[in-house]
Amino acid sequence: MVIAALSRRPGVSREALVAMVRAQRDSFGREPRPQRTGFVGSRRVPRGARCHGDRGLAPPGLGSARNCVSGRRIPGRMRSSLTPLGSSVSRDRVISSFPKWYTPAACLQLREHFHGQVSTACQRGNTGTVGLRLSKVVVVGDLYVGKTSLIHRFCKNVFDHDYKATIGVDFEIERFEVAGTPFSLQIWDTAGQEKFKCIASAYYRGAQVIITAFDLTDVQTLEHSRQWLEDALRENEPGACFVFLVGTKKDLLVSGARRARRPRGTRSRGMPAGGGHDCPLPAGENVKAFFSRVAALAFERSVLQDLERRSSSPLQVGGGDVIRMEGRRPETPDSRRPSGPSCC
Ligand SMILES: Nc1nc2c(ncn2[C@@H]2O[C@H](COP(=O)(O)OP(=O)(O)OP(=O)(O)O)[C@@H](O)[C@H]2O)c(=O)[nH]1
Repeated sequence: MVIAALSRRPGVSREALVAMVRAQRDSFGREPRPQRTGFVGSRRVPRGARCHGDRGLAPPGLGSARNCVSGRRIPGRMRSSLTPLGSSVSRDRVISSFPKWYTPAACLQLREHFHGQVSTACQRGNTGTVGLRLSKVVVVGDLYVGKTSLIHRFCKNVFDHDYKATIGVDFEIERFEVAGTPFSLQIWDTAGQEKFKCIASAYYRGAQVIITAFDLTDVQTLEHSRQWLEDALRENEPGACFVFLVGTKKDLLVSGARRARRPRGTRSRGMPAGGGHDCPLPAGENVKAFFSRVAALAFERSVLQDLERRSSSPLQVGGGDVIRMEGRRPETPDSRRPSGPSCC
């Protein structure tokens, strides 16, 4: 049904779509299917959370004009999830050299270049299905630390002073071109509120990258980040995820502005209610560089995994290999007839 719906998209071949659906399905691992009701995994709603259950929802990135989890209308977004098959990405999503770390003191990967095998594979266009897949990035952390703002700053280049709590989960798909190869990140925004944690944690599985966000003006959110990270790691294979710790709201430190007031009725695991709402618009400093590095690391690992999988695969269909069929052929009416001289 999904494929039928997709194949109505003009200019995209059915085979390419089938390959993409398979690649997406693989990349989602065993995570639960997105719900059709908004309460389980709906988008951020203003205080007093409304249910979006009446909205029609579709699987992620599969041609619908709505984000599957949120039910929110996002005209350009869904189109972008399919474009690895065709058009180019915007110039600021092109990554040709390995993006540098933020600070070497807090960095586990100090390499400055792509892995040799990855560079070679990219030069030869031998990156397998990496260009069709989505790498999953999960952003976790206490409520109100700025997870959604971080994602929206990068994906939409917007900043919203109004706090709207994330209910369950939401996601954005961001396309890149890394070393000449199309590549997409699926960035999952999770709810920081305790009552939604069980919903959000169902989406941790299959993450390639875990971003733990904390508020630089609230040390308790940093203390809690260890627990957030452990919870996310528990749902994934050991060593399978890149891990990042991101401090938000630096502008409040710099400007000395008072912390924004947390909405009434939300209980934080670490944030006491602050003073007035007096924050300067954050400049989004380092956000693009950060996500570029996330994309480059995720891409590199995806290519290496793809190369490894293909080299260990016994059968290579389409690469000139012969598949030998062992054993007797099943009997058919034709095969029961006496065989005379024939050519083939
Ligand atoms: N001044 C300033 N405010 C920020 C920054 N990042 C986020 N905020 C504000 O902090 C509040 C919370 O931000 P969100 O992005 O909604 O927080 P969240 O972590 O997604 O919250 P939950 O969805 O409840 O988990 C909002 O009012 C934002 O405008 C920042 O870098 N600087």
